Amino acid sequence: MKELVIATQNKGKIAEFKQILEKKGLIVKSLLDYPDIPDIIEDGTTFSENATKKAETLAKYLNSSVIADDSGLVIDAIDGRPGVYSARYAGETKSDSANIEKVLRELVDVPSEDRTGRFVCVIAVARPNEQTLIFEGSCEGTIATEPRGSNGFGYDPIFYIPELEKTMAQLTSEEKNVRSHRANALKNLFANQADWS
Ligand SMILES: O=P(O)(O)OP(=O)(O)OP(=O)(O)OC[C@H]1O[C@@H](n2cnc3c(O)ncnc32)[C@H](O)[C@@H]1O
Ligand SMILES: [Mg+2]
Repeated sequence: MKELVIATQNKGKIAEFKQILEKKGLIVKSLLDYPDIPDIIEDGTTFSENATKKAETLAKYLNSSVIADDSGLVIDAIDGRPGVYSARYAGETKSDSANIEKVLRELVDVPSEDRTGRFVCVIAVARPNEQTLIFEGSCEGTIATEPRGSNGFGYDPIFYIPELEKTMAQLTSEEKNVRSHRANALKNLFANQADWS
């Protein structure tokens, strides 16, 4: 079976990649399988820059093909924040609950019709001696006024999907993984790069 290495330490992302990719007969590995690799500093100003850096760093180290996901929540009413800074929005500790509280505080006076936003995922495919490829996916929603649901990770409890009348954290993993920004980026990857390795 083919192995696919993802340059991420995020357990929520890893579970989602596994659920989507194992159905295609791929074995999914991640940075958790390579604990000796030093932290990859995400100092880019775009999802694409950070995804490229994560994928290329690990691809060089392993001398094989690697993909990386850089993603985040883009909220219109606050100029696209937290955006590329989503993981550490409320500080270096990377706390999901502190990040959510900060976003809700910033949106406290924003009326429901202006609370639009989207999750964005950029996947970089890095291969030794070849140009890195970039695939993007997004998922539209609105920002709830309080957290609801306990599935998923990150900002899922405040990301409301009007058509389903549920937050992303109230969806099952199957429901999330057919509509999420990550699922959509992977659809683009497989549409363009069926034999990705
Ligand atoms: O860099 P890696 O190791 O992949 O893990 P990370 O958590 O630092 O990942 P990012 O740098 O891409 O930051 C993405 C952040 O955006 C948020 N996020 C991304 N995808 C999400 C999702 O599907 N649901 C909820 N929040 C998400 C969440 O806060 C993530 O920590
Ligand atoms: Mg990160």
